[in-house]
Amino acid sequence: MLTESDFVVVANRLPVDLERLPDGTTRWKRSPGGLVTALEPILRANRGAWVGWAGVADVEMDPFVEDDLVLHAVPLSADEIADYYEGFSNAALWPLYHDVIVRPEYQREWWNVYVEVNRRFAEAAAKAAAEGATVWIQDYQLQLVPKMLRMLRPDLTIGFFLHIPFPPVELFMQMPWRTEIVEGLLGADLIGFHLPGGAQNFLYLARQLLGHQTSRGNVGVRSKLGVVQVGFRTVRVGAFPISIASGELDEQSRRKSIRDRAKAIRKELGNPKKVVLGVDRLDYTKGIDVRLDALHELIAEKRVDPTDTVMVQLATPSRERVDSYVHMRGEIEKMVSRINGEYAEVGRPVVHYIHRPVPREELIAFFVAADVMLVTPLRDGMNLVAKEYIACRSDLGGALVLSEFTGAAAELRQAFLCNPHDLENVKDKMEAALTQPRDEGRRRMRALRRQVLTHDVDRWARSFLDALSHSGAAGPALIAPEEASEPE
Ligand SMILES: O=P(O)(O)OC[C@H]1O[C@H](O[C@H]2O[C@H](CO)[C@@H](O)[C@H](O)[C@H]2O)[C@H](O)[C@@H](O)[C@@H]1O
Ligand SMILES: Nc1ccn([C@@H]2O[C@H](COP(=O)(O)OP(=O)(O)O)[C@@H](O)[C@H]2O)c(=O)n1
Repeated sequence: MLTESDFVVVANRLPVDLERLPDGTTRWKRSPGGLVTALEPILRANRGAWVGWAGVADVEMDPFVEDDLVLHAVPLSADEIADYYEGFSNAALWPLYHDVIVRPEYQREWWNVYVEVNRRFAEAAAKAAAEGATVWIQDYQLQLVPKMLRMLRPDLTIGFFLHIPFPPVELFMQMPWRTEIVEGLLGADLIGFHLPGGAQNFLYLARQLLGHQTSRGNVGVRSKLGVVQVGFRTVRVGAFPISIASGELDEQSRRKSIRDRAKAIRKELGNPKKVVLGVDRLDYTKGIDVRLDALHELIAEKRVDPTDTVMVQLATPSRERVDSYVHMRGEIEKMVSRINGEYAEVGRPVVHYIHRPVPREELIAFFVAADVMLVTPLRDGMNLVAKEYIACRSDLGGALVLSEFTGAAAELRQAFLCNPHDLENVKDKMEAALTQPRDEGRRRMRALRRQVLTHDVDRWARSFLDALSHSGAAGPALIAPEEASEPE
């Protein structure tokens, strides 16, 4: 029997997914996405516990230790995966919080299962946590857990962090269960967002929707926390932009084996003058279609020469049973075929498209090999890929084209920032990145690296957890709902 832990992370997924192989055996593999990339090193360093789903249906197992981490698997049935994960989380909340890029579907049955599954996560967290422990709940799949856990275990210190954007108030108000969600989050002592805008949207809702008193003034980055007074409890609200283990990645990317592999990749691609790279989960928020459109038009306008420029798109499979993802995959694969059909030669594709997970070392070699990195989401909470690319460029080579609609754009100001809704703008920025003078590139990359190497994931976690540990301290003056004005 494993002991209870003083520090517990609760997330939809465990850091590893259980894979069932055709011969009936199983193995653990790394889970997809930036949340796991960010949290895993912190939790290992703190010898904490992680409560989450194992990625496949009906996994019931006792808590177990893996590399110093205690893992508590929360079982989900196939129906629950369909209603809680694919349904309410990824066909209602995900599109709603990403500016309704596709239309959210609000189904009562999905909501009922979301409530049930959130309760199961709260119960699992209550079991895993020692008396007076700190529990850090992650992301949109678990927004009701803070309140449920507080009711089960009032002794705990509870933090919540949202990894995706918190939407503008007018959009959030679509949600039929908006009150329940805001109340659920307010069970935490500290609620973190990537950007001050998200925190301010939330404060406005707490005031206008639930009638709580809230603090005045703007929320800062890792400073000037907002406050919501919930009865006798004070809930703090702040902006804590997430990051990566940049020092470690910098060190890995300098290894000879990685440098050699990067050279070999370029050779395998036919030693083109320019290698352009995209790395994403295959998700409609990521703007993979935007960059393919832009490349297509640049070639058609003879601004890019398909005989000396090659694009590689690494796309990890994601949420493959959700309709909007099935549709988008078809569209992207058509676009890749169309570009290759029009401009490739036999044995020399213009776009190389890989729809499989890529091993970590191979991914780092691709970052080192790429002249231009394309990060063009229509909306993204942060986007760790942009930061990973920069951390891998100790040679000061390469260029980053980055959508203004990512959280990362608030920090990475020396990237080629683009508006993914304006195709001409994306094309101009891609062309500028492909043709930038060497010295300008080095200057931009040096500045970007300074930001990423000094703001790593440890700093993110420390700033959040420090604020959480001080959550009992006296807060700023409050305003009542009737005094409230619109959020900026
Ligand atoms: O678990 P999945 O459904 O396979 O999705 C993977 C993760 O995607 C999302 O990641 C977000 O978190 C990143 C780190 O903060 C951030 O950089 C990115 O912008 C977000 O999209 C999702 O929020 C996670 O819960 C998923 O595990
Ligand atoms: N083909 C791919 C694509 C992404 N990834 C990783 O998945 C994470 C994506 O995080 P992110 O913050 O950019 O975006 P989300 O997928 O979390 O929305 C990064 O750590 C990538 O390196 C990968 O390992 N292989």
